[in-house]
Amino acid sequence: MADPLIIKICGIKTIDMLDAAIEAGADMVGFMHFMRSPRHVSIEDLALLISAARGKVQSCVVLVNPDNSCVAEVAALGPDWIQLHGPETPHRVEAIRAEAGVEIMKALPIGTAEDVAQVAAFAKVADRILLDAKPPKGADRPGGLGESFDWSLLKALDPSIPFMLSGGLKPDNVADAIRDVAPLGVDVSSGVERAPGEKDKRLIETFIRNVRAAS
Ligand SMILES: O=C(O)c1ccccc1NCC(=O)[C@H](O)[C@H](O)COP(=O)(O)O
Repeated sequence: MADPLIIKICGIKTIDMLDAAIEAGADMVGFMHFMRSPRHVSIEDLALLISAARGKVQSCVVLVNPDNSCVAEVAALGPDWIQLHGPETPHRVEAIRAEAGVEIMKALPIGTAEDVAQVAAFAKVADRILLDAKPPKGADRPGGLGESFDWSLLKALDPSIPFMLSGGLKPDNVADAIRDVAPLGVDVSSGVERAPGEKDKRLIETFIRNVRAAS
């Protein structure tokens, strides 16, 4: 039997929602550390959330083009993963991975065939790849926008590269995504919120139930 899909609930800000995601059966949770995000959490709150997650669910801190001091400060909190969600190059991903000493997930924006062609270079240096929608021009952040992308572009991806899928996933479309794309896992933020940054326990439960039913 195939391994169960990895489910990541991203943009958790509170212990209550962390507990709700764990109870509903999430495998990973994401904590944003990026000031322009409606899901931003401070270093102090990151410390509390990471320690509450330890041993119960994999924790992942999402950073956007971090400098070395930010990487060191976050890595010292002991998350399982750091997700790089900015314009980091393969060389920079490799350097951060060496510096942080935690697993690195590299998020890549997909909007064209050229974007798909870039994935292989990152797969060599990151522990995991997350494919997300390319933000529209002028967007104030590179992720968490609730927009999906044309999944058929992924037909051109080397099938030996495992990846997680994100971008506009929600309870109603996640089964189609799993069927069409066959990802290693799925990641959701806006699709389990009642307003930007406000997670909804029921939507988290429904999302996870629908993933499990489809896989
Ligand atoms: O969530 C944010 O606000 C965010 C801001 C800047 C960089 C990344 C961000 N989110 C990272 C994620 O992993 C999201 O889950 C992913 O982009 C999918 O988001 P959504 O389309 O809202 O489900």
